[in-house]
Amino acid sequence: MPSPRRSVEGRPLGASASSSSSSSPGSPAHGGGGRFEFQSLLSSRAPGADLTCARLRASESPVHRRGSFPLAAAGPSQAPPPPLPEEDRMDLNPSFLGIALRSLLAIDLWLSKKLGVCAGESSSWGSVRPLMKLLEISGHGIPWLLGTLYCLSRSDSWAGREVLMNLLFALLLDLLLVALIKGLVRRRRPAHNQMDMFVTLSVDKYSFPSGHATRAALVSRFILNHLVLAIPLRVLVVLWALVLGLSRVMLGRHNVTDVAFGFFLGYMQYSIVDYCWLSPHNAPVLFVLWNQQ
Ligand SMILES: CC(C)=CCC/C(C)=C/COP(=O)(O)O
Repeated sequence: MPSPRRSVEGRPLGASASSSSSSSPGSPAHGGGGRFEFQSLLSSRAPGADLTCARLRASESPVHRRGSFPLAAAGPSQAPPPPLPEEDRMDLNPSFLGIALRSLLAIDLWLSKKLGVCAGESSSWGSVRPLMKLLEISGHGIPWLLGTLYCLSRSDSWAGREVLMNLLFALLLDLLLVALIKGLVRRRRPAHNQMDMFVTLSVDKYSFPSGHATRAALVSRFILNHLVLAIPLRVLVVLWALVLGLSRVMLGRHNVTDVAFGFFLGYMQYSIVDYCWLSPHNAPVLFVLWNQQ
């Protein structure tokens, strides 16, 4: 007795698994090498109809369409249909990564909404909103750019100028990278956000990543590495960065993942700045030009 799992005449496994004694591989009732499932569905019909129906069913079947059984229902003279691309199969078999990302996104939206307690004056923590907006200005690009330029103009030592020149480079790099990613990702800000921010660029209608979070991570790492500060002040710098990040979600400006990625990006940006550190040796033009002003 033939086993359903055995291959016959080089056909796919299961192709000869009919209980009917009249069925042989390649015969109409067998469906020309079709699957066992098609065969058992059609075994009571006339042989000619069986072949037609088997072809129809096989071509309509989503399983067949996905290319899992390329030889199903193909007649002896018919070439097997080409297997469909791998990505087509992913609709039916969502990857672990896809499920994980969707779940993360759902948790992100839920948590961000829960934490958006200062999103409006009437929100549960609405009275803290002015304080959060003050924090927002402390991490805004304009005060940091103007402050750095002012200190550069007042600096009278080469070492000080070198550090400030690199801080300026870091701030500009940050603005550029954040604008680029925001423009590419185009993730909308949370629905509960009120767009009442102090001076924004056009890409700032998008939320991923948080520019305040990147700046907070970048600047605090920069300060910790290039300023000699007492421990309490170093702790304060780290706290400022963390609270600034949290305030973005509390104000309803961002989702949690915007801020988390912002911290990561800002941290990495500092590594880039450190790697490309500008000095009078590798960028003499910059320093000479600045000196002439
Ligand atoms: C106009 C300049 C020089 C910078 C814009 C700074 C800004 C408004 C960033 C947006 O931050 P979030 O992405 O955290 O909302």
